[in-house]
Amino acid sequence: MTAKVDYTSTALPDDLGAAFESALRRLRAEKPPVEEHIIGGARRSDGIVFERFDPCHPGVRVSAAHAAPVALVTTAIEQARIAYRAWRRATVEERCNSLLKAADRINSDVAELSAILSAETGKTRLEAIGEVQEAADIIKHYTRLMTENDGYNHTMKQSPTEDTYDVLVPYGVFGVLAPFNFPFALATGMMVGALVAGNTVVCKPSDKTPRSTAAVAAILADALPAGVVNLVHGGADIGRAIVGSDIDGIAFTGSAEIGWQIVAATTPKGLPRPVLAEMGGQNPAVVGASADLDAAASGIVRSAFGLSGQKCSACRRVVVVREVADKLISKIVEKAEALTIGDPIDEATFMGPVIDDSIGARIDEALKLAAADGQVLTGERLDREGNWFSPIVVSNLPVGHTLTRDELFAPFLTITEVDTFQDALDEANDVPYGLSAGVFSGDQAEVDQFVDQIEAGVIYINRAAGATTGAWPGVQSFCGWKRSGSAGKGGLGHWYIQGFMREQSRTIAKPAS
Ligand SMILES: NC(=O)c1ccc[n+]([C@@H]2O[C@H](COP(=O)([O-])OP(=O)(O)OC[C@H]3O[C@@H](n4cnc5c(N)ncnc54)[C@H](O)[C@@H]3O)[C@@H](O)[C@H]2O)c1
Ligand SMILES: N[C@@H](CCC=O)C(=O)O
Repeated sequence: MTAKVDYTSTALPDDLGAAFESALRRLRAEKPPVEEHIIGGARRSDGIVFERFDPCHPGVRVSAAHAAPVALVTTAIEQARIAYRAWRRATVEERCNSLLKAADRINSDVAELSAILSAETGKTRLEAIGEVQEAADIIKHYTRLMTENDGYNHTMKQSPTEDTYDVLVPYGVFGVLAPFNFPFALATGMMVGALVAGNTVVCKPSDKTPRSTAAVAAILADALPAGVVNLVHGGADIGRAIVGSDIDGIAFTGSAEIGWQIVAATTPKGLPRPVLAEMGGQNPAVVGASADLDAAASGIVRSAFGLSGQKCSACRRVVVVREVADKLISKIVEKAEALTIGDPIDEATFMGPVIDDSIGARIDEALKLAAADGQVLTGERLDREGNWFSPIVVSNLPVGHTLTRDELFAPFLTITEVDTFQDALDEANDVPYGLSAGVFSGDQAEVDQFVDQIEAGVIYINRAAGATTGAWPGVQSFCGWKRSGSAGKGGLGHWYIQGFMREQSRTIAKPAS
């Protein structure tokens, strides 16, 4: 049994740290396997090979996979449909027992799995181990919900002549499109949400992180009957082929730009289908005059720069009342400058590089824009091979500036000063996104005002461990409002798995006596 690490942890047990380091060293030294597709229980190697390099050491190849020909999507969906016939009839207990075996496998292999994640993404050991353990907890949480709710089979009001049952039943085959930043836990969450409900899946990893998502897909595929979990590697073309097929539902986690295109797409027959899309955010921390500024600065810096700002929940904007702005800014800058930037192999590292050149180039442009239109208080590109930045903090941008409105997905924090707490809430809400938000205030009336008015699905009050980040399965739910989510219910929470099922009312007339 491995000690539990979550996204608020600040230290690891020594043995786990040592096991992670040795696994990461070994992975970097070895030639990585070429990841295969999993179709109907068989491994297949159709398509040319693409490679991925360690963001910390751009010369080191850490993964490779076959990019599927588009036709393989049709085969994968066919196999998933065949497997669906039996999987939907498996009892809730059978489904949950098989899934829980996968959770045990994940828990018994934390060091190796987190090293794979770290090598592909540049995640620190705490973030990588936390993500692997989150995946195991997701499985436990969703299976518990399914069991406690008796498979969502509800007896309705009975009458002398009829019995009626209101049941939730699976849709069929779900396409699962995973992002690069939490390629293990979020692929797990979407797949297990679909599977526990009785659907089968065709999963496509991000082509930035094929190995991490393949690792969990293989564990699930091996624990479940052949064809229940299918995996097809590739880029946007494979994602588009899944969306353009007659698949019965889609679970997507990624950017709002792509997610809303997928929500708008219908099947080739013109039919709608469920699209559970969880997307980006432009998450604010609101700071009032009576706030504990040390706690606020800690929570903000942790959430803004953890995983180099590449979390959907990252704190991207501070909105602070002018009265305490100078004091807060100097604390944020001091804490940001004290963060250790480096390789996850070093225990002290808080923040690594960003994943690739595309995000690196975006940050270079944003830094130029910030210097032209506002003031860069701290942060710059570092002179190292790859895409390394020190934490960037920017102030004095005009109200409504694009850098305060659009998700950059980077270690980049803006600070906006306002006159009153109400102004702070108005500014916090003045974005098209509504994922996470935090408040720091010693005044209960302000906290109540924040809770009443803030437009976000995940909110935190006076949380020094993370102003906007760190949701955990069964502890927080994770629902995006506005452009951040399409389903009105989020992963990790109480109402998520119902999204993978549709309702049927079954009335059975009693024989006349
Ligand atoms: N709300 C959440 O729970 C959550 C969690 C993690 C990440 N995110 C968001 O994800 C984004 C970062 O991830 P990303 O860069 O991998 O996202 P992305 O949108 O670029 O890609 C997500 C997935 O969609 C695929 N894809 C790309 N174009 C497609 C298309 N046209 N049709 C179908 N599939 C397509 C990708 O290959 C990948 O598998 C950020 O915006 C972040 O905020 C949201
Ligand atoms: N669950 C993570 C965010 C995942 C998105 O990228 C958190 O709450 O910080």
